[in-house]
Amino acid sequence: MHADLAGLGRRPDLTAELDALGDPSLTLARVLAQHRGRWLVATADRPHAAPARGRLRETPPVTGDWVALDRAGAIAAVLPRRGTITRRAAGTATAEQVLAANVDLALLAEPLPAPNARRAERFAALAAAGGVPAAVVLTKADLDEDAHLGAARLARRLGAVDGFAVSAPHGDGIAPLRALLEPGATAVLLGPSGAGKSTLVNALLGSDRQATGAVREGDGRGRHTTVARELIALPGGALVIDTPGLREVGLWEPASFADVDALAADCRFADCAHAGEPGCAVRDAVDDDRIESWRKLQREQAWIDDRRAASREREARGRARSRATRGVTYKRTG
Ligand SMILES: Nc1nc2c(ncn2[C@@H]2O[C@H](COP(=O)(O)OP(=O)(O)OP(=O)(O)O)[C@@H](O)[C@H]2O)c(=O)[nH]1
Ligand SMILES: [Zn+2]
Repeated sequence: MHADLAGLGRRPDLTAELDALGDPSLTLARVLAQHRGRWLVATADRPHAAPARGRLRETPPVTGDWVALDRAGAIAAVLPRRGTITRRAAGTATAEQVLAANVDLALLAEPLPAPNARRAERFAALAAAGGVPAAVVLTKADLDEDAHLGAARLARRLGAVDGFAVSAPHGDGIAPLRALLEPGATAVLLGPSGAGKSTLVNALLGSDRQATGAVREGDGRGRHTTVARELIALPGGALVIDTPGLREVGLWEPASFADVDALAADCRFADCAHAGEPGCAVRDAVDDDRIESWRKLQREQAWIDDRRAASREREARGRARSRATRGVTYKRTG
């Protein structure tokens, strides 16, 4: 990792991409937050609020992006992303909005004593669609005696890498979660309002509150704006994204593709992927981007269906096992 950018997270080798832009004066930076058409970017110097060049209007930088800054300190290019969290706006042609980029792990936060498994499943599917593995974090563990069991069970159901139960004010469960957050890794918190995400971030920060500080920046006209950091550096070297944009209700609402579904009834093949099959009724009538969004939703839905089937199978196996055990008992007593 580039020494100048230590503490900004593990980053892929972007030298080739930076060189390909053909301007040796460009420097690498990471986006810490977005705020009203400006981006808080961290460079070798202290963070500053940067504008983005006009050509980036179509694909604006987001929190977690690696970007190239020009000599004036403006964002000239967004470098290729790995691991994204993307929201689909229902029913629109420009259906997608990337909310966080270069994410290594999604923390699915649900509050005890009544975590919403279906909501967690939607968030897990969003993460999976962006190539991001997920871990379950049940918060407010002090409100449920079986917290750890519940976390393990939900993690299994969602195919998550791990399940934790944490009680932030008491510090319970924080250490094992910290151990999962490898130095240089970027995690994102996904969960409903009130789940205790901010409280959890503070617990992970411990006494090292400096990293959460808002940054005051002049905008050149004497006015000062305060930009809260959304990409937060933790003491162990991991980073965590806790953005307001990710909290909005509707993040997990499936998009409607009524138009695609109606046209698809006329495709020659019932399982047409609208990717160039003969007799496709969708491909010529619908925008490519929209078909791609439709495809992504299919992938998400397939992922959820797989998980449901796997969990039903596990339950059935469990029932069969307990029947078998009972059978043995009957034989003995009978
Ligand atoms: N009992 C208990 N309460 C908690 C715990 N963690 C957070 N809370 C409470 O839950 C409420 C919501 O916590 P926040 O951290 O603001 O939740 P959030 O997910 O950041 O919510 P938004 O900012 O609305 O997205 C607060 O009143 C916290 O004090 C916990 O471990 N146990
Ligand atoms: Zn088709």
